[in-house]
Amino acid sequence: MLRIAVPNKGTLASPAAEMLREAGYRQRTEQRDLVCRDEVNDVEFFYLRPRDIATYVGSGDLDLGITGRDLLVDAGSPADELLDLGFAGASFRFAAHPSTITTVDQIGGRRVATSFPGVVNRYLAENGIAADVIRLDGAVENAIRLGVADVVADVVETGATLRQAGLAVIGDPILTSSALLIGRDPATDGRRGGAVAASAVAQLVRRLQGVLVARRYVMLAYDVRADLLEQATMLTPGIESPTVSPLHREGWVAVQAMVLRSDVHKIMDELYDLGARAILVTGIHNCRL
Ligand SMILES: Nc1ncnc2c1ncn2[C@@H]1O[C@H](COP(=O)(O)OP(=O)(O)OP(=O)(O)O)[C@@H](O)[C@H]1O
Ligand SMILES: O=P(O)(O)OC[C@H]1O[C@H](OP(=O)(O)OP(=O)(O)O)[C@H](O)[C@@H]1O
Ligand SMILES: [Mg+2]
Repeated sequence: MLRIAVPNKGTLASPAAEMLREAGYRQRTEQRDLVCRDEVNDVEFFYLRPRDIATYVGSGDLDLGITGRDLLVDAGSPADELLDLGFAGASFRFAAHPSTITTVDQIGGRRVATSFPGVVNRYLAENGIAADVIRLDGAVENAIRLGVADVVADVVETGATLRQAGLAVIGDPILTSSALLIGRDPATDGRRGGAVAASAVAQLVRRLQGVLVARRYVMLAYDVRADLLEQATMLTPGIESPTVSPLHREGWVAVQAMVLRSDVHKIMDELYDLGARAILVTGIHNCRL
C-alpha cells in the first residue's frame, strides 16, 4: 500500500485534497482526521504539517508527499520533485524598509528574520554573503518594525502583507515556489518497494497529470467547410492530431480538438471569422494522454 503525506492545514491543505479527489482518491471527511485509508486504490493518506512532509518522505518513512518547493528546500531533504502540481504559487524574497536597504549587497552584516532559515542560509552561502539569520515562526514582517531584524525573507504571493508593513522587495526572487508531489526517485532509491511500488507511484503521477491537463485544456468542437479544414486545423492542431468526422451535409466536416483553456475565446473568434459554425466548448473532467 502506498503511503502519502498530505498537508493537514494552511494554504496547501484544501487544494491538495481537492486535487487528490479529482484524481479519484478518497480523502478525509473530518478536518481532524489524521489518516485516511483508500482501500480501493491501495493508498493510505497521512495528514501532516506541510513543513514536516519533506522530512517523512526524505527519510523513506512515507513514499510520497505534497508540499511547497520552498518547504522542501528549507528542510534540506533528499526527497525529489516528481511533479509540479500548479497551485500555491508564490515567490520567496528578501524585503526591507526602502529607506534602509535596497540591494542584495547591502544585506551583508545585517540581521535577516525568516521562518525559512534553510532557504536563506543556502542562498547566503551560495552568494558569499555573511549575515545573521534570525529564525521566527511567522509574521516576520513585524520583526523590522520591532527592531529585531533589518531585513526579512518570506513568502510573497500578492505582496499585500509587505505593502501593509511599508516594506519593499530587494533583488530577484530567492526561489519560485509552488505545490509539488515529492518522492524518492525509484531509479536511485534502493530501500523500499521495488517494481510494485514504482508502478504504483507511476500510476498516481499519471492520475495527477490527468487532472492537470483537464484543468488546462478544454475540448473544442466545430463544423467547417472541407476546403477550409487545413486552415481551421492550423488554429486547432490538438495535442496529437484533431479528430475529423464526415457530416451529413455535403462538403462539410466536424472537427474536435483539445485547446488551452486560456486561448479558447481567441481561437473561437478566429474559427468563426474563417467560416466555422456550431463551435462548442466542453470541459474535460479527466484524461490519460
Ligand atoms: N499567501 C501565502 N501565504 C503563505 N504561504 C503561501 C501563500 N501562497 C502560497 N504559499 C505556499 O504555501 C506553503 C506554506 O504553507 P503553510 O501551511 O506552511 O503556511 P501557511 O499557509 O502560511 O499556514 P500557517 O502559517 O497558518 O501555518 C509554502 O509552500 C508557500 O510558498
Ligand atoms: O504576499 P501576500 O499575498 O500578502 O502573502 C504572503 C504572506 O502570507 C503569509 O503569511 P501568513 O498569513 O501565513 O502568516 P504567517 O506569517 O504567520 O505564516 C506569508 O508568510 C506572507 O506574510
Ligand atoms: Mg503562514
